[in-house]
Amino acid sequence: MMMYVEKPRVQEYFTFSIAWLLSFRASELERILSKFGQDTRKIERSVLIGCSDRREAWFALDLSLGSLCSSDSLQKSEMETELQGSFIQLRKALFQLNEKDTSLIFTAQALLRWHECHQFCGKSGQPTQKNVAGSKRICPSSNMIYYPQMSPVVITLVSDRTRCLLARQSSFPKGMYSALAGFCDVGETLEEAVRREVAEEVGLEVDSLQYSASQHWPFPNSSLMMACHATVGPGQTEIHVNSQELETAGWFSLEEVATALKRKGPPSNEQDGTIPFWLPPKAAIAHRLIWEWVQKQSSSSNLA
Ligand SMILES: NC(=O)C1=CN([C@@H]2O[C@H](COP(=O)(O)OP(=O)(O)OC[C@H]3O[C@@H](n4cnc5c(N)ncnc54)[C@H](O)[C@@H]3O)[C@@H](O)[C@H]2O)C=CC1
Ligand SMILES: [Mg+2]
Repeated sequence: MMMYVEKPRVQEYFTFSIAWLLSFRASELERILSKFGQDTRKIERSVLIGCSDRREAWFALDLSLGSLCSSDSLQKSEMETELQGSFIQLRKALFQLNEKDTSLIFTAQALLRWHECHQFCGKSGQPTQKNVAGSKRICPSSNMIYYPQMSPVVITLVSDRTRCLLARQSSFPKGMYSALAGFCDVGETLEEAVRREVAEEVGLEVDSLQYSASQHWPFPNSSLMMACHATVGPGQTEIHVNSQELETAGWFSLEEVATALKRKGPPSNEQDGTIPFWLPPKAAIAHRLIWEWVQKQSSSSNLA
């Protein structure tokens, strides 16, 4: 994936799992595509992801250089030399990117992935065509119009008023804990989805809930994450972890969570080989929920 602009400006280049930030313009992109044996008409597949304060349009392009990551490591290193940058995994890049670049990359990742997976009309089976901006695909045969999709997801930080509940999925990086998340079912409200997900994943009944904020999240596909704080009733704190969904879950004190928030990214192993628990990067809305909880608990314990 590559992002380019009409005038020199920061640009992004990454495959689905790899990120590379660099600067160059469209004509330079054509030269690079040619140099690496790619069809320059590929530029037409780019999608509009935003614009600068000076109203320069920013586009993202999928170079389909997946092979660069595995079999053709020589070409990958040549590309790194040519562009004077280096590849890193997109999820790892979240620890380094600022808010604005994160938002651009998330939009690019989600839009390009959606176009890649919607090449054909579900009604006629014929190829669909992208509009110039990449905001939709049209089937000339059936006249169906397809718009990029987002799945609604709820993410909830449950508290018993003194501790908060954090959980791990087996797919998470080692030692990382987060809030409970889950896709909304068709027909559900946000509130119903929160109550169902909390009950399904840890067997707790939500007493009250409060909306916090939302975020677009491009992994594995486009989701609209809606973040809430929830509390459970007094004495209703016994957790029953659904082992099909979670590896583990537990209650954590303010002190433990505040210490973990200070860790920037995966910490190194303790002397006994264990990894101290750590939390998602700032770019993830889970981080914001946890930070908000720490602020609220700290101010109420200062008042007490
Ligand atoms: N930005 C953030 O701070 C965080 C984001 N997340 C994201 O939240 C999302 C949901 O969390 P999970 O616990 O995995 O969800 P989940 O608890 O609903 O379980 C995932 C399962 O739901 C099913 N499912 C139902 N509808 C689906 C849909 N539209 N797309 C994909 N699977 C669907 C699939 O069987 C899937 O395996 C994930 O994509 C994850 O990346 C999770 C934690 C933190
Ligand atoms: Mg879940």
